[in-house]
Amino acid sequence: MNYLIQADGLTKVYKKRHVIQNISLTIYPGEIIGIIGPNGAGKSTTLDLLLGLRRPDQGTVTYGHPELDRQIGVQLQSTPFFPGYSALENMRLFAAFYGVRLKTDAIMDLLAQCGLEEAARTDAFRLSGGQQKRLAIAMTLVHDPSLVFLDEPTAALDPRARREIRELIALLAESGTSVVFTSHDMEEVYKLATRIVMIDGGILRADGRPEDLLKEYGASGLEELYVQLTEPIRKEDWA
Ligand SMILES: Nc1ncnc2c1ncn2[C@@H]1O[C@H](COP(=O)(O)OP(=O)(O)OP(=O)(O)O)[C@@H](O)[C@H]1O
Repeated sequence: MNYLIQADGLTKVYKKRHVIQNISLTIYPGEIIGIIGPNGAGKSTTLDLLLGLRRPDQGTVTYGHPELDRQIGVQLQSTPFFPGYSALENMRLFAAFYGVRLKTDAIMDLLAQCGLEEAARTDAFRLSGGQQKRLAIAMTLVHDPSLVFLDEPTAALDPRARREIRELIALLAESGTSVVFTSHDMEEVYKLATRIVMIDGGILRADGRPEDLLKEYGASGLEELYVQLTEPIRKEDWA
């Protein structure tokens, strides 16, 4: 099957410490990949390497077709809004970064898709936490990407807002956009992901369909699998 991104043997070293060790990972069209693992496991670094934002010390990242780098949308952990501008204006400015000129109607369609039509004229920084996350996701869609990366899209949101983001991600996937997201909420990952990638200590510990992984490790749920496959925090890491 044609892949979108193929990473082979990725290794990243900071100050002699291997924060990513020999990670190989292929992303295919139509997938919703949930990347899980403890704080500091190397999830964000892996995303950055896949996106070409950081260079691996070893290994390669290959894109399935030459234009893919212009067909990726990215929502990193901090929200990249222009202060003093409405949601709609932020969308327009962000689109311009991609060299895309979007008519107001097209922006309103994207905002509506993300449940933000009524917030279009509101200053982005005045939106609620959930609305800001949805706007950050809407901003990844301005150039009609075939793949979006969402780094903790539901972190620090209330249950309803989380559910809305989950529904939005599922809709994106249904409309043909592949999604790679990170989360610390195991129930959420289990509900949403078609494939789970677990990283701990910079090492890929598990990669597969949720139900297959549970069967393989004899775990009753994803939280149990997580505890089985991740190391307890070591005392020397407490400081
Ligand atoms: N620029 C850098 N210089 C030195 N160390 C770094 C750098 N970037 C990341 N690290 C280290 O690499 C490790 C992996 O960090 P990373 O941010 O990828 O983890 P994460 O799994 O995304 O964590 P979280 O769940 O907390 O977001 C951490 O120990 C971090 O301190």
